[in-house]
Amino acid sequence: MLIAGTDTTTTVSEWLMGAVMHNPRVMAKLHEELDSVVGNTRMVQESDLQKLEYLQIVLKESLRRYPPGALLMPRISRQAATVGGFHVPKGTTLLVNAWAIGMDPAVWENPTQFHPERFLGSSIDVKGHNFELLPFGSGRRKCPGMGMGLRSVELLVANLIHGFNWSFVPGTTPSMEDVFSTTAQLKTPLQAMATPRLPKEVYIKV
Ligand code: HEM
Repeated sequence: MLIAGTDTTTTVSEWLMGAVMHNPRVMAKLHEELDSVVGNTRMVQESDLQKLEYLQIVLKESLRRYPPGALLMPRISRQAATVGGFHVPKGTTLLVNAWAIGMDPAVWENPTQFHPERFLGSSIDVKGHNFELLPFGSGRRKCPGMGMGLRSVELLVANLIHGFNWSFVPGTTPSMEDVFSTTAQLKTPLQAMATPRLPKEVYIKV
């Protein structure tokens, strides 16, 4: 439970920050939204999150492009079935590759591109009802910590982005290449420098 809840939340936050730092246009739009919804006199509170609509689609795009649980938990077929032309005998162990579904060009236009606006006007969410996007799995064994995970990541990254301008550490080679461990991790951990962007009283209050 501890690993499922902490490793995933920090990993999603690291992937999202890396993706946004590689996309200054997206970072600028997030700053614009945070300045308008939260203003520059305080940090972000949980009650602000539902108003941060651009942040919500940035998180969806990050979970599509960089799901930490690339492979869902194994399932066993309770009866024989034919799926996509393949015969699956009863009792087969099945692994669903959520990463590959999120990167399928038959489902997603330009899947390698990080483009949050693809979710504008789309009803696809991450809750396991839309099989195009399964970062929390689906069905009875889907992630029971989804609500907490989403809120934790949103609050953390909203405050990091609202409170600071971010740049890569000079001399490092930032990359979004992944490596698979218990979760899909950045091969080179993100190294970033933060510069305050709000009046200093805001940080003293925290
Ligand atoms: C953004 C953060 C998170 C992501 C992306 C995530 C993702 C996942 C995924 C993909 C699964 C497998 C679901 C399936 O096979 O259908 C899972 C299972 C699980 N997650 Fe999460 N998770 C997150 C946060 C959390 C948190 C905060 C908790 C607990 C506080 C948690 C607890 C669990 C547990 C206990 C399972 C196993 C459920 C079972 O086998 O029945 N997760 N998670």
